[in-house]
Amino acid sequence: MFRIGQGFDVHQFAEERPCIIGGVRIPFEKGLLGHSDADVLLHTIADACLGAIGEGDIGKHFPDTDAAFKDADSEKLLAHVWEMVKEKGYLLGNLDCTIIAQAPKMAPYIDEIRKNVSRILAVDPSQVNIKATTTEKLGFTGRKEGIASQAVILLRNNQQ
Ligand SMILES: Nc1ccn([C@@H]2O[C@H](COP(=O)(O)O)[C@@H](O)[C@H]2O)c(=O)n1
Ligand SMILES: C[C@@]1(CO)OP(=O)(O)OP(=O)(O)OC[C@H]1O
Repeated sequence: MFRIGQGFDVHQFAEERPCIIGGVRIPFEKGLLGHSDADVLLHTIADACLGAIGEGDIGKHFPDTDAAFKDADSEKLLAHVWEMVKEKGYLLGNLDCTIIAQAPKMAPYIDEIRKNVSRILAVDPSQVNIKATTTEKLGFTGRKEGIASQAVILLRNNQQ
């Protein structure tokens, strides 16, 4: 049996915050604002996983009103979600992600992010694709007010 999930997340830029995307710290003049470390890509992937297994979203499992998740390491949140996926008997088919950002330039970090996401999920990097696009200076991403991210995931049942 196959299950598909999609995720979408946005975090705004803020001064004096780290810019962590896919668990990789990106050198940039601003960082991303959030209750956690605001890793927009890992949140997107977690939401895609939760969608695929019919378990709601990241805010349901890690509320931003809970002090336990203040400055949370999003790698740990995704790892927890991935355990839920595996407990339900699913394996990764493939994961495809798009980072939507006018800046920073993501190309130099894409391989590292791909490896890092593959490590967190304990899958082969060939099962994970990470890409980036600008919005041609249009909209909030185009004005460099924040970053958006999208992901689609395909899971397959490990019994078949
Ligand atoms: N933050 C970004 C955005 C885009 N890229 C790379 O540039 C290519 C062209 O972007 P367009 O928005 O003009 O399609 C894109 O395919 C990415 O490879 C990037 O590295 N960082
Ligand atoms: C991850 C959580 C929890 O720390 O906080 P944020 O960093 O604000 O991220 P968001 O994408 O709004 O999702 C859910 C939150 O509950």
